[in-house]
Amino acid sequence: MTTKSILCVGVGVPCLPAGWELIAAATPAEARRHFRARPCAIGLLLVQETDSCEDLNAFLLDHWALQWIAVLPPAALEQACWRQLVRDHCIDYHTSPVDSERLRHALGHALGMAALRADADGASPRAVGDATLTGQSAAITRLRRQIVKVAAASAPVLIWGESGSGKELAAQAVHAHSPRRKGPFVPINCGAIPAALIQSELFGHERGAFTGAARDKRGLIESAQGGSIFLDEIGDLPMELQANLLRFLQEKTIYRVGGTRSIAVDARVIAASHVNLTQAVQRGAFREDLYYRLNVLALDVPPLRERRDDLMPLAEHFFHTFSSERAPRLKGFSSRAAQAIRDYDWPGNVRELINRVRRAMVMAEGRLILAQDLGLETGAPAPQQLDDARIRAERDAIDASLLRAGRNITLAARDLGVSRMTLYRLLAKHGMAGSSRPSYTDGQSE
Ligand SMILES: Nc1ncnc2c1ncn2[C@@H]1O[C@H](COP(=O)(O)OP(=O)(O)OP(=O)(O)O)[C@@H](O)[C@H]1O
Repeated sequence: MTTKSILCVGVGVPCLPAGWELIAAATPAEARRHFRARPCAIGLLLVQETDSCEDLNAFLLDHWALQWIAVLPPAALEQACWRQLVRDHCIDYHTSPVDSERLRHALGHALGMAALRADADGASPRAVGDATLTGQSAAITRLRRQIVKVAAASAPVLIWGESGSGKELAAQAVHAHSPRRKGPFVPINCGAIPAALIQSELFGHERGAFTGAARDKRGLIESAQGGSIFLDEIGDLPMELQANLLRFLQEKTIYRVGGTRSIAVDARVIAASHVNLTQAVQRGAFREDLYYRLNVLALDVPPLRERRDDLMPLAEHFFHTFSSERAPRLKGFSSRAAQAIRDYDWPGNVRELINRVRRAMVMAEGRLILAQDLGLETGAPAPQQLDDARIRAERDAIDASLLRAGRNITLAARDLGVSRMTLYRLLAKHGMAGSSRPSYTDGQSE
């Protein structure tokens, strides 16, 4: 990632000042995919009057860590929902057509804010120096100890854990405690890069290797030279690339696409999966030899429901992270909200907790966060059980449809009888659509 990359969401990207790398996405769905593959710290939201304020709000709630600047048509600013969206999520806004000089200043300011925030709390997507696993449960204490031991070795690491449980953070912690800490940490979500691009993204290419390859390009593995490469959702790596990765693990060299010379790369591989790779090996979907090469040092990140002692410390931690920037009036959680947090099962793990706390801080009207602000109303026992059952049934149905549809959003939405937008909202609601979830393909735009 260059520091000056910007995610532009919407149509009609204005002319950006020189030096900015543009990551353009016409829709929030496309932006989710781009961000998973290439996180960045600054976002430009290009609002059209016809856009759905609700969809953009759901998207921004999931991408709160970016510094957002909105560009809106003057008429949109007369509508309460757009004004609210700008107040809740943006550090600045402009009316269209954009004054390029003002935009240049705003981008400079956003860059400064992003740097300050990265300094203060390591919140930049690549700031791994103090990757801290918050929590005091026996399980997380054990994991922290294992990380320190594993970090000292140089063999590959395989991290297993449910989605959103903290695998990437554990990988960052391994890197940060290792002798390679001064080198780069390069995270790659194997499921988020389109199949056609993944080989050249990982291994790079030589000029003329294929149409459009105008220059030599280093791949992500090469860019991890001297550091660690984090291969998230390794189970999604196509078979053909599994062979290439195995060769890299064995020989510590790679070939760029279209290249004939081998390039030595000194990078430690940390891989992660939320699916059971031994079953994938049995199904023939994952190479057994690669599995054994990767599974030299294994770490298991426990799901949040198995470390309930961490729930309130984590909720408080995220509350404090967000409150200073956006909700100074809020004082904390009501006791019923705290009870609801302790009682809930957290199928989406820490990512779901972050999303619910973040949402609650936007929704709360008083000085304390209530259970209903978290979407975790407690009431008389019977309705509460019914509500839980409904939430679980909804989540199970979505999971099953996505599985049947091979994670294709359009097919899954059709299967469930809802629109794609509704499905995206449901994924966000259940904490199933975070920044590094396994990729969902969007049949409409791919
Ligand atoms: N113990 C923790 N302390 C503080 N933050 C945490 C902790 N565990 C996870 N998080 C935060 O929760 C979010 C999800 O974690 P992470 O991305 O590491 O999960 P993951 O298991 O890699 O998810 P996925 O399988 O979807 O890729 C991140 O924002 C991460 O910083």
